[in-house]
Amino acid sequence: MTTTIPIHILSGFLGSGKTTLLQKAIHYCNESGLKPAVIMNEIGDVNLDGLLIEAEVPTAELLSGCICCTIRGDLGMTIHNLYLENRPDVIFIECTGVANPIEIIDEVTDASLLLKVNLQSIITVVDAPHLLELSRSKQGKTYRLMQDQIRCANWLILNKSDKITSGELHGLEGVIREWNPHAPIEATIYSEVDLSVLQGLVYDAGTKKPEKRHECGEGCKHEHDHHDHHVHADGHVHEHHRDHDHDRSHGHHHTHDHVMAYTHYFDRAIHSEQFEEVVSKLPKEIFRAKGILQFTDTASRFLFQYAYPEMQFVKITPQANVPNVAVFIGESFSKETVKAALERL
Ligand SMILES: Nc1nc2c(ncn2[C@@H]2O[C@H](COP(=O)(O)OP(=O)(O)OP(=O)(O)O)[C@@H](O)[C@H]2O)c(=O)[nH]1
Repeated sequence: MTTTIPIHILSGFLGSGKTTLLQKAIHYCNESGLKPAVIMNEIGDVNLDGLLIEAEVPTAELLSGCICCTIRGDLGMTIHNLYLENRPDVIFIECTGVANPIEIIDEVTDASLLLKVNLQSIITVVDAPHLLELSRSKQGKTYRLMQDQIRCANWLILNKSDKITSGELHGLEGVIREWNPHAPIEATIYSEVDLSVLQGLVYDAGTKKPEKRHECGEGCKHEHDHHDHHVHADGHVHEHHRDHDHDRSHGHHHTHDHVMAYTHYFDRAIHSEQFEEVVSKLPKEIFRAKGILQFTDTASRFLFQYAYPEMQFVKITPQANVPNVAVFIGESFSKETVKAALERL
């Protein structure tokens, strides 16, 4: 008898702590004798998070686009190949921070019609200080995206709780409860949770899946299904992508059209303090950056992480031959300005 392989989707805004959680989940699986496999999705064209995942773990990458729109369709195939080639006991999908999991649910549930896989959980990692900041103004695309990510979760990790007071944490839990009355909420530091809970999670798409809210640039809102299936008399299925037709007519795609990435390859080592200076002066529109860097003033290489407004450097010894590179992700920022600042280093 073949068993059904659980799929866990790790959702959450850019820099919230998904990779930190993924590392712990892989460790947990290894300790429990389960073979994990991972699908990672990045907006940029390099997967730096992949360097943080143990080399033995089968990993598939979906780069240069967001799983929920531009490379939708590839996900089903990726799940299929990963399943057949590696026969894992569990699959984790780490979405880009701007992905709307509502779109991804369709893809995963479609795959489960063909393979013995089952969407078991959508774990949304919430960046507590970031949500706190946004919940004061209660507006903006990021705020609405976080709301969607929270709404469709069946487990909520309220991370970076070291960055806010216990009163603020309590207040945030109340805000989250209004959007998602069912999912357990765990306040964490560095996504530290009891992962044995994973096995008991049950994702019930029927009751939890929120209504689709489509927003186009003109500010109109539509609630509709993504697909219309028409089964023809000869049995073949024809799909109409109403959503996309609608998008085309308005010249817009998804709510995160405005999110962009700039990837910079360094042709030489740079000075660490000068680099920090550039990063500290990045425009507020850039909310996430990461990279692998070789500095002129240190011996080892560093993994650089920036999740607005904090910067972090971790010494690394990459196994593979990786270039010195930094990826900057944000909302409608000037790539030229960032490029010029980095070239002056
Ligand atoms: N202070 C603090 N920092 C944290 C915590 N959790 C994660 N971080 C840091 O936040 C940064 C982003 O963490 P990641 O786990 O890479 O976040 P992510 O959601 O995978 O980021 P993307 O893949 O870019 O969307 C890293 O520098 C982490 O070390 C936390 O609880 N507290």
